[in-house]
Amino acid sequence: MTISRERVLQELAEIAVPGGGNLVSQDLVRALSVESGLVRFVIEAGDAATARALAPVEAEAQRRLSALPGVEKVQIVTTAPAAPRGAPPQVVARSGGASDPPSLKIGRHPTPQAGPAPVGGVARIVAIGSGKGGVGKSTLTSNLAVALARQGRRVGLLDADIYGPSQPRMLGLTGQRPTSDGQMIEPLHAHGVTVMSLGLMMKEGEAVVWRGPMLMGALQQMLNQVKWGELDVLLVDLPPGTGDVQLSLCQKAQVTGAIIVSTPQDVALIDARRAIDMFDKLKTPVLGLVENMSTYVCPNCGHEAHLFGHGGVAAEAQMLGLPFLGEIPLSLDVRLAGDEGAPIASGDGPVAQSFARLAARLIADGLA
Ligand SMILES: Nc1ncnc2c1ncn2[C@@H]1O[C@H](COP(=O)(O)OP(=O)(O)OP(=O)(O)O)[C@@H](O)[C@H]1O
Repeated sequence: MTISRERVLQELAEIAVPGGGNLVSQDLVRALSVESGLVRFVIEAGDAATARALAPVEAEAQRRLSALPGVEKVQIVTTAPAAPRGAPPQVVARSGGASDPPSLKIGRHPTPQAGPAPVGGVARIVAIGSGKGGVGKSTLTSNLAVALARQGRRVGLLDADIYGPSQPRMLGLTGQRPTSDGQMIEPLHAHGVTVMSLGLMMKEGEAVVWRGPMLMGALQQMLNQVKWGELDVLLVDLPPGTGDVQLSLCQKAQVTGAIIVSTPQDVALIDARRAIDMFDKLKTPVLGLVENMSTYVCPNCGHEAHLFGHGGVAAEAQMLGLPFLGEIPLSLDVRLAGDEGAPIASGDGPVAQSFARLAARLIADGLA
């Protein structure tokens, strides 16, 4: 027997909270997820003191839900935003190790919206996806952004990879925080690119409990409450796979299309096919495929090797009738540059040229 979401909410509505009402009537439950006996949610308090006062409520919810038939495990996290609700706008230092997220309350319920909407000032939104993790999607996004900026395009990069936000590190923004006046977020800037990362708005460890509506609300805020300015293209670095973020983005924003990154191995390609299917279902055009970690050129002897095979992505693109947009070689320098926060595309070597070619192709195709 499995438990339903409605039954969980019914139980939570029985639990009184200090000050009157119950967990549900006071709208304290966020990101409720009920999946095969595992119940997870966040109790979101207005401030830290209220969160502490809610400890017995959390314990009672834990006890009551655990006792319900069909519930195997209950995970509850009680959180409070950085600033109390209704507090005057608070500006967080732009840099210098500020560790708290900006004061804008993020992860609210989504605002009703008729359908996918454009983002003011942003001409195109291009999602960068992959079926499988670790194929170099974030590396490609940061380098492509830099390559496009070097070719005179006005580029934004939204890091929506909530489970492993890596753009701040790859772009040399570690330790910096965006600022907020409580209404709008001032994004960061690096290598000619306007940058915002969902990860920078969250407290550590928060992403794991985020689900459906909460993610959708947060993504909506990233699109509409960030001062992106006038952009030719906004690149969105998606988490790997086919989940809530992909769904939310395509439902809420008018996405021009998606680029799928894959390595040439069969397993990566199978996952890439799944990602393509998902975008098809969401009616988001797939703009083409890119092969990453294609060829390895030995820095000592110049010998070319194909560690993960070669040409698999081009063949797959042809089979699916999709454009093959380009290939990026496997090179230790790509990783080192990413780790140092100076994307390789900001230099002049052969890999930078691969990214420049990819950027030029997108511009020529009217996609950036
Ligand atoms: N062309 C390349 N040559 C060498 N190393 C690369 C290349 N592309 C990516 N990498 C390295 O591979 C690792 C994974 O890359 P990256 O984080 O971009 O992948 P991802 O697909 O975004 O992963 P995740 O699933 O974590 O989102 C990183 O250490 C990165 O530096």
